[in-house]
Amino acid sequence: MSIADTELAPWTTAELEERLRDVVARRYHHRHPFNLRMHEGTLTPDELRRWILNRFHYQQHIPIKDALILAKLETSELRRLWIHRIHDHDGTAPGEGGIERWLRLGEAAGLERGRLLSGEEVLPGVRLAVDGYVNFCRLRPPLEAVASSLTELFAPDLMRVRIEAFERHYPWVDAAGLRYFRGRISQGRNDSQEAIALVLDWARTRADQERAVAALSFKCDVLWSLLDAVERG
Ligand SMILES: O=C(O)c1cc(C(=O)O)c2c(n1)C(=O)C(=O)c1cc(C(=O)O)[nH]c1-2
Repeated sequence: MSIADTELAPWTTAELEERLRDVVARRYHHRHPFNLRMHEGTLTPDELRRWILNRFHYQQHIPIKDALILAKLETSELRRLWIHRIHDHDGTAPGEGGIERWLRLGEAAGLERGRLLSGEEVLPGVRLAVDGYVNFCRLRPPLEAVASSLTELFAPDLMRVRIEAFERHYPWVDAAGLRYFRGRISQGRNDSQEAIALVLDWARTRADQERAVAALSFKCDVLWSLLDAVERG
């Protein structure tokens, strides 16, 4: 029987939220061995730079996937709600926004911005993981595309741990470079609150609720695969 055929009673809103949070708690990349090593302080400078360079590929594609989601939203109210994500990453003027801040993180770690912008050194597995996420948001309905962003439920906590880890273990990274992570604490909290409200509102049947949980699982796989590729180098 496919998910679409299930006629089980829907979960309550509280049950659905618990299931979504449980997926992230169990499968988010905060548990990946490479992330654990980053936070313990055992990455070499080359490994940390490899992560920054490859994660830039993910960062660059976030506003592209958000534009694909925006194009599926059918009311002004919803598009107004979503559009700030593109501004958060691209800024509203040159020299602003999350992508620029990530480039500065790279510079703070000794990576010239041209190396990040060229994309030449991006690992094949990272390209595949990021393509997988962008195409998922391109092809799936709004419920699943929005649910896949819910890994951000955990991102603010992760950012706090990461900032502390960088300050303690990687003092050779100029502190100004950490501005990206600081900004994501409130952005991630705001994004995930907006997105979970939509998912809880839209997913009324059990089949839709299961699709939302599966979308979030898929996104955890994307982030996990990205770190697998970076770890292998
Ligand atoms: O560094 C991280 O661990 C991390 C994770 C995630 C995430 O959970 O997808 C995002 C970000 N950072 C991030 O900076 C970001 O802008 C972002 C946007 C999204 C999304 O799916 O819409 N996730 C994330």
